[in-house]
Amino acid sequence: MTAAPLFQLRGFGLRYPGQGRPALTGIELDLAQGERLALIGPSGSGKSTLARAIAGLSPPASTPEGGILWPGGPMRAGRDIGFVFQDPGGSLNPLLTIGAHLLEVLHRHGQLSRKAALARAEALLDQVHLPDPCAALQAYPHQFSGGQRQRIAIALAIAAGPRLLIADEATSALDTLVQAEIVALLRDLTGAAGMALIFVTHDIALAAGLADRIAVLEAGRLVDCGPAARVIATPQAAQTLALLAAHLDLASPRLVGDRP
Ligand SMILES: Nc1ncnc2c1ncn2[C@@H]1O[C@H](COP(=O)(O)OP(=O)(O)OP(=O)(O)O)[C@@H](O)[C@H]1O
Repeated sequence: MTAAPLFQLRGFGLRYPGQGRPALTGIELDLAQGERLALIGPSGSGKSTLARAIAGLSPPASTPEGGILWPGGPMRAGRDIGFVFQDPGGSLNPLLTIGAHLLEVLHRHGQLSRKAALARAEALLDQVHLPDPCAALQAYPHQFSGGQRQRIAIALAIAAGPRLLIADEATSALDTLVQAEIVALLRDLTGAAGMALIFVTHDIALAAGLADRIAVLEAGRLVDCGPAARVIATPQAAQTLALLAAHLDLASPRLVGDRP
């Protein structure tokens, strides 16, 4: 890893109140600036718990262990860390236009004039390849498809110029084709742009097509972690093998090719 670390998890654990065993135990994980990391594992393995903990969004009653170090200074969710969830509806208010959503975020995090903020909002919709960004500013969430709503949610998540984007099952509710388009968009927006990505998924093939590194969770522990090609070619944990076996068509062409 050449770029400076964005964060370093050291012996990190987390216990939810009233739970017998911790949801996460002894996690050692670094993320470099601009790096794309896929966090994979079966349901309940702790992927969302870890993603939220990194963003500082764990429930207040939960008990963390160990630490998260931020060598470049602390990062705040919403400004330095953008979040995209499975259901884009959750981050969109049906009563507000897309423009109002974007202006709210831009005003919260910057000092732009209304005119400059509108121009920036339109540029953000263009960046996520939403058709007719100017008209979209006046439209409401229900006027868009699921995939388009997810593009809008991504525009909102990157509006403040975060250094880390966390996509938690952000493509799981979409059909395969739209899923591949959103993955391609996430890849274009991150990496070279200097924005790191944590992509949470059940799908090892999607992870392999997008991420520089793959981290595999099982029952709250990190059981395999390394460059995507290594994790796929020489899995070091039974859980990685199980995830590979669940995706039999990995030998077929990559779900996401090298699109422009
Ligand atoms: N707010 C919460 N309070 C109590 N327990 C929780 C809470 N959120 C998650 N858990 C528990 O923590 C464990 C890890 O859950 P988590 O949602 O992080 O897993 P996941 O790998 O993201 O699963 P999925 O793929 O199904 O979303 C599970 O046993 C879950 O029941």
